[in-house]
Amino acid sequence: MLQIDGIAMRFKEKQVITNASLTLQPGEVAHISGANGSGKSTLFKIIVGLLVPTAGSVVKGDADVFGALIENPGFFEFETLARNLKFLAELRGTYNLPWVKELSQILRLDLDNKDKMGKFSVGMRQKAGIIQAVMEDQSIILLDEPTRGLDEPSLAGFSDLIAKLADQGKSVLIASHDIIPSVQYQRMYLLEDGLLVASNEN
Ligand SMILES: Nc1ncnc2c1ncn2[C@@H]1O[C@H](COP(=O)(O)OP(=O)(O)OP(=O)(O)O)[C@@H](O)[C@H]1O
Repeated sequence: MLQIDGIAMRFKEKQVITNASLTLQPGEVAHISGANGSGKSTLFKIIVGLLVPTAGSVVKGDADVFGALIENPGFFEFETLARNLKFLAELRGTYNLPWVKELSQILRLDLDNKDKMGKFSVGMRQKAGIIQAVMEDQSIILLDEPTRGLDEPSLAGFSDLIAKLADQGKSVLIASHDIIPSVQYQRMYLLEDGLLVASNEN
């Protein structure tokens, strides 16, 4: 469960977010749309604790763990995909190879690719970023522009993955300019002029 209440954020004299509140239950998938610079990434950074808001609160369940893809995910550029994912998950002792293999198949990313990640395309990196956000059984998943650079078959895989995560009881929050077709959202929000408002575009 995720509950954010009355979030406001100001950078010096620039008020980016005035009031953002939302609640996300287990198994719920929500979407936040908003123009470039409307504050979507800022809100995600506040939710995961990378930024401290000017006002408001973020509450999650004690057992909840965040998984996030925000802006450009960091990887060891001179290592392969498989070694990067293994290293990241082993930091917390959560490496689950069968699940990582399944995720790679769903998103059409070759886990056996011997290239260093520095050579990966935008879409390939994005897929790797999605995998790291969900591979450790994280219960609250935040994906910022997750489909950037994904081709059509991979987009279909992405929506299958979101449905699977929801079935597993994960809470998923996706931010993007456009609504990603074929993903089933329970809640839709628009971040505009600093306010997060429920929208009914779906
Ligand atoms: N650390 C920071 N210091 C000052 N201003 C910032 C900082 N981070 C973000 N901003 C400003 O906050 C506003 C919102 O940025 P943010 O990246 O959250 O928007 P966004 O909705 O994610 O945009 P996009 O769709 O282009 O990714 C922008 O005007 C940005 O310049």
